[in-house]
Amino acid sequence: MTSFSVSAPAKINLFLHVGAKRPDGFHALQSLVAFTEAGDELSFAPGDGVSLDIGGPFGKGLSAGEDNLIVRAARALGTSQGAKIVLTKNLPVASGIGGGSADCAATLRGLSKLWNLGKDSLALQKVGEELGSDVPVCITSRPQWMEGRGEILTELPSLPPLSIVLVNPGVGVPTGKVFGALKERRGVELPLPPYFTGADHLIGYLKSTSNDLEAPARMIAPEVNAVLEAIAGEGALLSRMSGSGATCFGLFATETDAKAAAEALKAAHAGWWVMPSRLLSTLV
Ligand SMILES: C[C@](O)(CO)[C@H](O)COP(=O)(O)OP(=O)(O)OC[C@H]1O[C@@H](n2ccc(N)nc2=O)[C@H](O)[C@@H]1O
Ligand SMILES: Nc1ncnc2c1ncn2[C@@H]1O[C@H](COP(=O)(O)OP(=O)(O)OP(=O)(O)O)[C@@H](O)[C@H]1O
Repeated sequence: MTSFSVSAPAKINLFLHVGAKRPDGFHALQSLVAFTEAGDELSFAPGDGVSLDIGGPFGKGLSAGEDNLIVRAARALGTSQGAKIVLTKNLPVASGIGGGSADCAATLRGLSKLWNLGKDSLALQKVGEELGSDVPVCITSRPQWMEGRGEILTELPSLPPLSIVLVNPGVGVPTGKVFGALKERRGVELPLPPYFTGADHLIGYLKSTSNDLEAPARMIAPEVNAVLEAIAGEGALLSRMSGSGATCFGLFATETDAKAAAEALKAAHAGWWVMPSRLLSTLV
């Protein structure tokens, strides 16, 4: 087999409610998770041993050693076969949009194909569970209802088409620290979301929810306040933080609106990472 590419789309928690801390130290969650066209890219080719090369705008400083989630994913598959893996790191690291988890999931998909392991999504999600709470949801990169610590997944019908702008102020926030600073939480009592008949329906639903990690992340990284204010100021239908931050997002009805907002945000905040994109509603 020659080389092939696999996308690792950014994960967006459209909302994120947190419940009690479980005996294993993880919190119970409820989240509506979607993915964007924007993401990292990985390529896979046959090789001797497992090797990883990293490039791309956020590749600098990211270790390509045994602690990289890509190498950990390769080891977790438990075979002695080799692979030459190249990562183009387009997403900021430790930023709430699951970049590491998306890379990890894309590696499980890519190596399952390269090595002919014949593992379906469910089997890969099971392997991914051990590697991080966000890895299972990133296996299919389709809209999902996420519960448990992230391992209980219900696939949802396509979401209405929406454009999105991702904004990161350049501060990394460790996920564990944000959970540790959590004071108020909405709990995990919501029923499965309804079928969304259009963008207005989805936005209305999202407005009745929240990201419980936003308050603690604002304390740890006050830059999040400025980012959310700036996105709202560009007329987003909804502005919110994703995951444990610090990346925030704005939802827009059209690609033109999202691109215009992104240009304005870039012009006003030279140090911020600003990425216009679209929500994915089908398998990548
Ligand atoms: C916040 C989310 O991004 C929402 O999608 C995820 O729950 C985080 O997933 P992740 O980055 O894969 O996080 P993990 O590497 O599994 O966990 C990092 C740390 O976050 C805390 N953590 C994570 C997930 C969870 N359900 N409860 C937690 O309390 C734990 O302290 C854990 O040690
Ligand atoms: N391939 C990788 N890409 C990004 N981070 C990686 C990778 N491998 C290991 N890591 C480590 O994993 C940690 C979390 O990275 P990640 O980008 O998944 O966080 P996140 O976006 O905050 O995730 P979440 O939305 O799940 O909270 C970082 O501290 C980083 O050093």
